[in-house]
Amino acid sequence: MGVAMHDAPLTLYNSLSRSLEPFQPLDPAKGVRVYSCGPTVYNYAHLGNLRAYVFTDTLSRVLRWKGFPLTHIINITDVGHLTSDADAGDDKMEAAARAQAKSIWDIAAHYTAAFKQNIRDLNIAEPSKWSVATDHIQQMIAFAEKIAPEHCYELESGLYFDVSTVPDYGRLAGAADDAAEGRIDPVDGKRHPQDFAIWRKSPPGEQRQMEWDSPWGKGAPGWHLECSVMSIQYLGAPFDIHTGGIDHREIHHPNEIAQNQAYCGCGDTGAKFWMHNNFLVDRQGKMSKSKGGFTTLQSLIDAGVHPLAYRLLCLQAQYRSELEFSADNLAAALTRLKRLVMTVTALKARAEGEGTAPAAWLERLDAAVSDDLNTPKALPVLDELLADKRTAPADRLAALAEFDKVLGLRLSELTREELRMRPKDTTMTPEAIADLLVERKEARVVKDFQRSDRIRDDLAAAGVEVMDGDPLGWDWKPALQG
Ligand SMILES: Nc1ncnc2c1ncn2[C@@H]1O[C@H](COP(=O)(O)OP(=O)(O)OP(=O)(O)O)[C@@H](O)[C@H]1O
Ligand SMILES: [Zn+2]
Repeated sequence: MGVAMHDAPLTLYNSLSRSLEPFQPLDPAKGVRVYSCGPTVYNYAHLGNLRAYVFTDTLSRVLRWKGFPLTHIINITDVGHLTSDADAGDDKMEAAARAQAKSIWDIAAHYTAAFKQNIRDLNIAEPSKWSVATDHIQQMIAFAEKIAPEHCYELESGLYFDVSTVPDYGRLAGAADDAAEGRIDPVDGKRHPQDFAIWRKSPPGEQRQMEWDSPWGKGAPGWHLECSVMSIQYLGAPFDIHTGGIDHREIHHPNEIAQNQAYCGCGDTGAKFWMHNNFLVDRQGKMSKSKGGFTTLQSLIDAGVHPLAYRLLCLQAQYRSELEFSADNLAAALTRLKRLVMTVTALKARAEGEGTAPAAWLERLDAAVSDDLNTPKALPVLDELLADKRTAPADRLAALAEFDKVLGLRLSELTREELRMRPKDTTMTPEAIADLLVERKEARVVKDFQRSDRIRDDLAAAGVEVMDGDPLGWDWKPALQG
């Protein structure tokens, strides 16, 4: 299928201009070059973190589907991210290693593997490269050495970037962000509150698990430095798109931009587009690792919820709007996913031969996602397509395969059986659940409601919620705690 079919003009929101802009690759010969800030691997990713990667995956899928060759880098931050996004506190990795009495390398390996499992479960396409921060220390030192003479000064605690040496510092954050100002921590001797460490020296007499020799003494790179170095190393400067969560718009990305300007010796920010996903929030506000009590993807899977139900939940919101996470919203997304899978299963039974995706449906999909990745607009188009009696079932399935490429929901392959996941801590086998449901039906036929209620309660105690009269014909679902 040619590129020509998906040629609606692509418009993306650029946080730099705070407006929608037409997207064109900077250098078509190089394809589209995208860098996404990756996870700090000191703990499991929570659902909010994963929303950031469903967003970047949607971006990658749309770009590829529209015919752009793509180079996508996601980093793994295994050093340098302090408990505050600015300069105060402990290294998150060092703190986790101490708390768990493990080496940092073990902590990083464990949580990196868990993160990559999340990525597979959410059907997020692998990036061209996972770039691991600690594999790039020498490049970080070289970068810092290049910018230090004109842009940095040394204090006892490290090498600091002087933000007054670059034009227009903080333009990305927007001047009026008092909340971000409040989060910048005072460090003795800093020339400006926004100055930040690009190299942190190990305190005298203290040995850190992760430290390297440098012209400024033993120490570790700053978190902001890592992303500037790895993005430019793999993508060149300027590259096309830099992504991250909206929290990064305030400190991390303005600091990356300052370093990039210093490195290139120009006003250029390093990337043409800076894109940010909004937060996943729950009743306590932004879901956050540091706050504790967050929800992991694995805990949904353990409760019997298929991970693609979470992907669907994400796609129901445009990436720039805040998304509320609750047991009800998740349950509704799971029901919607089941409904879609049952519709597709029924279509497959009626489809004859190979179909052809009708151009009109692909144009509507293209129009929705080319409008700043408007997935909530694409989902109803999908519903309409599946229900469209004027299109032959095989043709509807062919168009569905294209929706799958873009939305990543695997609807062409998912089966009802795959969606029937048992809660992990239930001791019941699927056969035992099925037997009890039959027994309960029999009890109801003979109006033995005491027995039927007891069976329902036994199942509930095992995390299985009985569904009477479900319009989709589903007889049970995982009982979600809200
Ligand atoms: N609640 C959230 N909703 C959406 N994106 C988020 C949320 N919390 C963090 N992110 C994004 O997740 C990505 C990975 O972040 P990272 O692993 O560094 O998180 P963190 O800062 O250690 O975690 P936290 O902010 O939860 O303490 C970043 O792009 C970040 O902006
Ligand atoms: Zn980053």
